[in-house]
Amino acid sequence: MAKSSILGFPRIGAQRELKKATEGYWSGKVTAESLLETAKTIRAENWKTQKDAGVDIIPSNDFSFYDQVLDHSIMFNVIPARYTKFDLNDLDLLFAMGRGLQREGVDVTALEMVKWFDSNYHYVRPTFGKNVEFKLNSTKPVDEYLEAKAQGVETRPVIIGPVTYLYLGKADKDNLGTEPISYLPKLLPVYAELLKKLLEAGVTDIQMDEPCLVLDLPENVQAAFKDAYSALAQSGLNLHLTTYFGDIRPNLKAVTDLPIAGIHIDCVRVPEQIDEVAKALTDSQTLSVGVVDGRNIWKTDFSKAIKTLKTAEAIVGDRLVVATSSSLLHTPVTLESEKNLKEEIRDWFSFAVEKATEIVVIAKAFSGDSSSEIADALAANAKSIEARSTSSITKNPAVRERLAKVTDADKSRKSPFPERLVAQKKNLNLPLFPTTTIGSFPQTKEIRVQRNKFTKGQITAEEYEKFIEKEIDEVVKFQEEVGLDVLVHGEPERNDMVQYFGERLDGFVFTTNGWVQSYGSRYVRPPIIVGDVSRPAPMTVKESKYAQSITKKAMKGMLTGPITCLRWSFPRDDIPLKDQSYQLGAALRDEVNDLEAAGIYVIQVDEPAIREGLPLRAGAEREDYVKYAVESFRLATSGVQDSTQIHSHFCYSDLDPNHIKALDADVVSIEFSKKDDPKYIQEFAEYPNHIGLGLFDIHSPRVPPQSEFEARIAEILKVYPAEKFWVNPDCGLKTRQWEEVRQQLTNMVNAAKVFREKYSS
Ligand code: MET
Ligand SMILES: [Zn+2]
Repeated sequence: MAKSSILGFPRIGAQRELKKATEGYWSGKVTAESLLETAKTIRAENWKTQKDAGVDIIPSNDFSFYDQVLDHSIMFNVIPARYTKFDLNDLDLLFAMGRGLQREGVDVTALEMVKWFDSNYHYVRPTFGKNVEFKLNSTKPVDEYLEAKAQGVETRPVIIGPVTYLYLGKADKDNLGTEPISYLPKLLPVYAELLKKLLEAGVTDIQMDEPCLVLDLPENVQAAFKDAYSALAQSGLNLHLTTYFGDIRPNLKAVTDLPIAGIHIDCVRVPEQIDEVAKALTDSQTLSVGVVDGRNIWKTDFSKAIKTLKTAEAIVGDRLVVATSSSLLHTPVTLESEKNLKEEIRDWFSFAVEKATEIVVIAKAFSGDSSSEIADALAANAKSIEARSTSSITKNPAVRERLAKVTDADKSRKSPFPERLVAQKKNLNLPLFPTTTIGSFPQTKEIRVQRNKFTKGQITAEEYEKFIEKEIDEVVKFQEEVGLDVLVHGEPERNDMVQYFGERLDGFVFTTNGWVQSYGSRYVRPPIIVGDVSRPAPMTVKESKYAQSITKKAMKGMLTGPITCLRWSFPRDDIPLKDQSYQLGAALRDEVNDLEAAGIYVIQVDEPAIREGLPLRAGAEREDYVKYAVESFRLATSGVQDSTQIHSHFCYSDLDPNHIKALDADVVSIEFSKKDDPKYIQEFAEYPNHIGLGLFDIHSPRVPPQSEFEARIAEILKVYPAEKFWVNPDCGLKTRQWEEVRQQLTNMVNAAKVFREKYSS
């Protein structure tokens, strides 16, 4: 009988209990004791759910108060000295490293936080200071193993493998030039100590997460696997090397013939890797085949999963484990609380709790269980999969027809940039060093209160609209006072930059409780794309048009781009991402054209997620992504006249200037205030169109003095031509306070004026 295995379970609690407890602790309303108790309850609940479902291999040490990578750093004493000097208790140390801490006598910033592979989860980057001294600081995996055992649940502890741990880290400021992987010999004895403790506690098997195997790895990192696992195998424990989110074939050599018990691969993402990986195993190693998607919310197609398993079985025989593709951390907890979804659609979904049952049914069915219970489950699954594939909700013939007719000309502006620029200058009449913002202005409590009232039906649509107009009035007046050149309406009507559009497009649905951890206590509730996407009616024209009607200055229309809408939602798995991206591009094209028709001649299409969508490895898949990401953007923005100016905006990550160039936007703004690598500035200096390099950090309440803005502009101007220079912040201002924004923007605008003067005389 093939065993069923789950690689990790969401830890936020079915009702976001962890968020409430953690944030309560931060604000002093919840005691440490009560926070620990909440955590314990969540863990117990998770183990029970999986055990009751009949899962054979249940994980432990998948819980974290903030981030599992951060826990690991603390456990092995990878704690930069700036955090240890305050003598903080365990919880406070953890949170100080994760999110910074400012209170009497203590002022430390957080460690860097980065995206976990290509997911929307963020981890706290291991940061190795000059004096790092590895030692076993805590026994969290042992404690949680024993905790489960006391509850009658035998678990398999999840531990981040040494190679991935080091490879994902970086050297601290005082230690630049050190490659973290060089710490391997010093780190391994501490792993050995931990494994020994686990063995003593009764553990037999460990899940060793080594997802870095799906990346393009340098030679020395590949070579590290042999050293690492030869040493760790001495522990006497069965080590299960676990990978996810991609293809390990290019690194297969590195893990062949290691003294490990087995390998896990993600066969939802890359089923094609089964053959090669299975053949590379020794006669005693198991193959754990991930067939239940840990990254999306669709019900697993049982018959397809079983077929995949059969392919593996043909090579490895009964040395096969049936698993989730990755940890279920990336899916919401349970469908149980979704009362508002249409029953027909709800039947297509499966969240973590439901996936636990799926994995068991698949393992049993695959192993030939012919009980009526399993037969019924298979039949119900087949029916649901069939219903979705034939449902009219998923298909819109008009959308498909339209996309089939898209030509290259539709993805290309009428004239090249230099000609457009002439037309735009005439149309917009902007000064040198034009100033603008990225879209949102402070989302005040008042805005949230009114939005809530409106959603709950406590105020009418007219009342809400009046309120939004009043907000727009204030934002416009404010920008005129400050002296900005291209104004925005401030986005007061938007709860979230993707959800707002999802709610206005056909093809999306929303959950009421489908929260997924993004980082720390920040959870997101991604919209779900269930069908072909189209735009039944204008989405933003009313607000933009109103805003333009009350000012003589240019008003910038503000949209979220196709890739960002796609990446920050749960996408469909029944048609390629590429098709969904083009559908979004086409829907947005209608909006862009309608904005132009309504007299909006500057239109910004934000694509902050464009970088994170980049496939993890270089090669054909990545090239294909770049192509459709670029083309979808161009499809959205190429319907306008030369004289209409298209802006785009990017933040969050290092961009490849070549990808940005291919979008052919007239003006792009990028997050830039924290970048000080002259090479990076240089790369963007070669960007042919106009560009606004973000001049202040919108995450900080700090107000840079005018002189600082001037110094920064002067520095950029050393390599950057004045006639291409836009002046703007890093990103939207929605998380800031009004008073901060007033001072920040005033200083920014005044600095721009200084240069305008200089360059026009
Ligand atoms: C994460 S990018 C945000 C862009 C959006 N227009 C805003 O200003 O909030
Ligand atoms: Zn941004």
